[in-house]
Amino acid sequence: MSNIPPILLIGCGHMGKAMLKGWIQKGLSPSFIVHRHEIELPAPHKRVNSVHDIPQDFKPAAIILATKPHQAQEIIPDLAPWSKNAVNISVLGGRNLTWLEQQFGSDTAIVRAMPNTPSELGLGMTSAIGNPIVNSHQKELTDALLRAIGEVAWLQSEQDMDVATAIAGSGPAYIFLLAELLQKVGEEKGLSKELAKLLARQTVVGSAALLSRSKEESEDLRKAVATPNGITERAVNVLIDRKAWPDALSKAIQAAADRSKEMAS
Ligand SMILES: NC(=O)C1=CN([C@@H]2O[C@H](COP(=O)(O)OP(=O)(O)OC[C@H]3O[C@@H](n4cnc5c(N)ncnc54)[C@H](OP(=O)(O)O)[C@@H]3O)[C@@H](O)[C@H]2O)C=CC1
Ligand SMILES: O=C(O)[C@@H]1CCC=N1
Repeated sequence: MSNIPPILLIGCGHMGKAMLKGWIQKGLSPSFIVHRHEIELPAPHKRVNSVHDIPQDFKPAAIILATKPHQAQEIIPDLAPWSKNAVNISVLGGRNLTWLEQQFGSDTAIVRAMPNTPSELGLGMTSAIGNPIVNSHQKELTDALLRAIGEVAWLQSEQDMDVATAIAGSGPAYIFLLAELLQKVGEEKGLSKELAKLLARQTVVGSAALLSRSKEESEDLRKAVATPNGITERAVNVLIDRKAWPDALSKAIQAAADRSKEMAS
């Protein structure tokens, strides 16, 4: 997509800004951003403080709603002059299509999307599902916008969104936690903070890059490191024990998916 029709972005915090940066990097720029704080971005954009400052004659083809879930309910009714003729893309955690239709109206085109922060680099992963009002043109526009900042998975069933959120929406936090813990353990085992940080960060970065460029399964890449009866195998045997990472990750994903479900409305 070399150009985009008028787009309205509501809320430019961690997720909204990551998407905006991803679009700007691709040469796409939303027409209006509603955000109540000054933001520095490397490209020209029109920012207004409030929904009430959006010109009435502005006709966005898509509205991206990226406030915190609890902040959205107040804003949505005020979006009525623009939302009826646009595809409304919500990235609100948990809030389901039923809830969104209750707020926007069931005659409004709505896509429930769950991106993640690597979108900032065009390396995002977004799961998405639309309501029946979304027409093919609006689905194409949504797909193009989301694909500009990474991969897109259109879900067949909305039920999958909670686990998709737990794996990919929240997922970057687990990877950063891994980097954090590798550094911490390195320090505990006597490495300087500087060395432990370098080793941990560059290992996560390099492994992710290798995974992204390789056609091999992640399991095979893992096995390529672990020489039989060698050094890595000892550590992998500890981690792969059912009671270690498999159980911990399964519990963590379930906890996040349960929370997503709780936040449906
Ligand atoms: N962070 C992430 O990795 C991901 C987040 N999400 C979802 O994205 C949404 C945003 O999350 P996140 O970016 O982390 O949260 P943030 O709090 O960082 O961003 C939300 C922003 O919206 C602004 N905002 C809220 N109400 C208004 C308003 N009426 N007018 C103008 N600006 C407003 C907030 O301003 P103020 O600070 O003044 O309240 C804030 O800056 C959430 O619904 C979350 O579930 C989805 C995927 C991943
Ligand atoms: O933690 C949250 O609620 C949001 C949704 C997924 C990532 N951040």
